[in-house]
Amino acid sequence: KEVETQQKLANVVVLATGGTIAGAGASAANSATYQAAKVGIEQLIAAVPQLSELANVRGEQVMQIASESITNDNLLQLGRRVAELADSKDVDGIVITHGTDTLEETAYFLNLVEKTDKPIIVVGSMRPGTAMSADGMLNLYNAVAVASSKDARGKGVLVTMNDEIQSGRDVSKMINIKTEAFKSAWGPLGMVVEGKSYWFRLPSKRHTMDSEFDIKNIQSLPDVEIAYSYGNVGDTAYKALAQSGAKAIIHAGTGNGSVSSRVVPALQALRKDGVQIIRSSHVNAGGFVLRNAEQPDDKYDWVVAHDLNPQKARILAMVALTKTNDSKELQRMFWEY
Ligand SMILES: NC(=O)C[C@H](N)C(=O)O
Repeated sequence: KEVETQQKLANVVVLATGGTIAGAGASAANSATYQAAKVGIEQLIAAVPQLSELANVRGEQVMQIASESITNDNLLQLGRRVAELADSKDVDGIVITHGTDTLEETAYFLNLVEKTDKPIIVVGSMRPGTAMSADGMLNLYNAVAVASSKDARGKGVLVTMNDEIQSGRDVSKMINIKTEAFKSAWGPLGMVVEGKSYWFRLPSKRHTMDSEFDIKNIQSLPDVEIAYSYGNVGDTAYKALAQSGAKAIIHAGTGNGSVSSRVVPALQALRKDGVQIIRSSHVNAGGFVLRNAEQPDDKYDWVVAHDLNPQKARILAMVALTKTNDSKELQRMFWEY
């Protein structure tokens, strides 16, 4: 009987990378003071015995870090392991446990470069497992539930936090002190309740199977950096980033990706020197940058990041630059992905 149930259940691999979901604090009252990336994957899986009712689950510790310290090499390492597993006949779905600080970047990266329609779910928690009302167990349970469901196939990389199923492209950490931390300007794709998924909408941007990018063809990622804008900003950071070798600079602009008159000449000059200038917005609830509105992008040969926040724009720019350095092509990619 047991063998029969195992055969019916999906095979899900949980790739652990660290974060608060693997965090531990000194007391149950420590919801915010703790060390991230302490608990190993076997212990995380063992803490939720109900996972075995959803899927045949096995874990792999890919790395053990707090996600603010993730590097491009870490992204590539994780991306390659996901691709290997996705190619394997006995894997039906993949879950990645991840710190929440850069979870949205990793989820978007995988969404761009994994050529599979198998569910890939990225999940984290806002409280360590040692805290009262820790959210990691349920988030992980929900991630495995979605990863083992046939309905989740072909929907791109997904994020399950706070009972919602979000698109890895759209979702962003909006607040760092609530368990309701992850939001998308365009709303969640669905809900997961007691292990069952309920879907409401589909992503319309290109992803995974429909993407022109493939992790198997990416050897390294180019240097793309972000400069933040605010009142009284100067051009020092932009120039320094270019000097240190940035191939593209994401302008984390105010409002509609607007650029201070004190910064415009430097960005014009950097573009002439071959650096790609990509205008994004750091507006909290979701920026939306329009081409040629705040700045004459056609004239300056700049790119706009559409609705991608600066950190997501950095991910797409790195991946796009592995294929082209043509600003028109980059702009097409920013509209399509
Ligand atoms: N909630 C978290 O996971 C935050 C942690 N600093 C991390 O990203 O690893």
